[in-house]
Amino acid sequence: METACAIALGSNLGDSEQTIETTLARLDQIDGMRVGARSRLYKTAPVGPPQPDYINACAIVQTTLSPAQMLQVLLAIEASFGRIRRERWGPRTLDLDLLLYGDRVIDTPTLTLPHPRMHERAFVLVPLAEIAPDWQHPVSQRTVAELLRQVDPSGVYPLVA
Ligand SMILES: Nc1ncnc2c1ncn2[C@@H]1O[C@H](COP(=O)(O)OP(=O)(O)OP(=O)(O)O)[C@@H](O)[C@H]1O
Ligand SMILES: Nc1nc2c(c(=O)[nH]1)N=C(CO)CN2
Repeated sequence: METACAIALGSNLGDSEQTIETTLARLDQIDGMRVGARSRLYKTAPVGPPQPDYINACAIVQTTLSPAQMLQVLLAIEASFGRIRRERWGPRTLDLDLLLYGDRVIDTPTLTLPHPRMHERAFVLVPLAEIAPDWQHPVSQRTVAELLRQVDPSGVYPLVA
């Protein structure tokens, strides 16, 4: 059985646009994963310590993998881009977050679903609302469009070609 997941992609080191495009192509090639709708790329002001602007995007992935398997795939792709974990919320070549997995609610030391900070992040909600405005957050019961109305979207701009 396939479940729809929402994934957030972010990068602010190296060729961020290329990194995100390559990541989406790679995700689509993984057995048990199929990339459906994807947002535009956004340029976003950094949240957290001073650092370069980010490129952010979101995608919907249909999957037969479990939530834990999905997370393993995302962490492996991050690692393949040479991400070195340093300071919290610091710059990175690639950050992949599993935002939503159907309507599953999970809280373990390694995986929390929905992603615990998605509802407060315009750099997640603006791209996600472009592709899944009606998806209901299974804890707050609010739709993505409703969550977006509660954050400040300034600093999040579509990248125009
Ligand atoms: N829904 C989730 N998606 C991705 N990682 C998660 C999730 N829930 C828990 N984690 C854990 O968080 C770790 C990733 O932390 P990371 O260093 O990427 O945090 P961060 O990107 O700096 O901050 P943030 O989590 O606020 O985006 C992973 O190793 C993973 O085990
Ligand atoms: N604009 C923006 N800021 C961030 C981002 C991100 O993806 N976009 N990711 C972070 C680490 O989770 C910290 N700050």
